[in-house]
Amino acid sequence: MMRIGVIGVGEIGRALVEGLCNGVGDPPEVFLSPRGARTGAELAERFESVQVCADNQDVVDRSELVIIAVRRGDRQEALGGLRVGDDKIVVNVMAGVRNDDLRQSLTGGFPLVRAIPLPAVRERRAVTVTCPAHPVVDALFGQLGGALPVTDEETFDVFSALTGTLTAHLSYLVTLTEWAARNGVPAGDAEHYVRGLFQNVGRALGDESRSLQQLASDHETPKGNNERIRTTWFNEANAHELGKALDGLLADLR
Ligand SMILES: NC(=O)C1=CN([C@@H]2O[C@H](COP(=O)(O)OP(=O)(O)OC[C@H]3O[C@@H](n4cnc5c(N)ncnc54)[C@H](OP(=O)(O)O)[C@@H]3O)[C@@H](O)[C@H]2O)C=CC1
Repeated sequence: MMRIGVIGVGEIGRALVEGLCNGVGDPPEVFLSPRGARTGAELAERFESVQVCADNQDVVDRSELVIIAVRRGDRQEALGGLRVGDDKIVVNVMAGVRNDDLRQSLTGGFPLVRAIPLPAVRERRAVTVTCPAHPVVDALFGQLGGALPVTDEETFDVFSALTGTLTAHLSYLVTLTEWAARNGVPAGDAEHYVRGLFQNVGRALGDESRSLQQLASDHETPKGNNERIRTTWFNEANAHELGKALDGLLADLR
């Protein structure tokens, strides 16, 4: 097991550490940056293999693989002046920061891999897109739910855009429960029911022997209620608008 450093111990840094250590028999040694002090202290208290370092250079020096998980605007302050040996591996999880940009803040010829870990790495249930492929980094994310390496950042950006659709999906579920409440269903019952409905759909998604198209038609009776809502609400114009919103996001990511 390698020594892993995390610079930026916020929401995603914490999820990564929990995924690597929680309930793991032989967890890696993890070295945390001192900022995000409360989260760092809590993780160090919870997991014996985790410790908080004196500064960001100390994180780099003690680690074989360093994950950069600060907010994009904090990267100069967090990384400026850091010396990274060529024997280290650096993983860049900052949204919107290309590997070439990051190379300007960190000098050295070390391998640099971009990744999109999602909070479900905490439960080791997220597939993480990486760019470019690297055997050590892909094995690390393999332990956290799976790695999906891509060869170029153009493709990586398309996956990044897809991650921007999660809260729209959740807001869709909120809209459904609010509609039910407006029609006399107690709000708690509506939410409980909608959660159950879509948890079952989520489980069905795990069955990759059926295509998404196939799953959709398996859930639909010809001329039935699902077909009615799909064709009257999620019609071609609506699908086109979603595509346009994604195109706009992708253009900004590039
Ligand atoms: N949240 C998510 O689901 C995902 C986030 N990301 C990316 O990960 C990065 C972090 O996101 P997220 O965890 O949500 O953000 P948070 O704001 O939760 O965490 C950022 C952390 O960075 C710390 N920090 C700020 N400056 C420094 C510094 N100079 N040295 C060390 N640490 C510093 C902050 O400390 P302090 O609290 O003291 O300010 C904070 O703990 C972002 O670039 C984001 O794009 C990528 C994939 C998913």
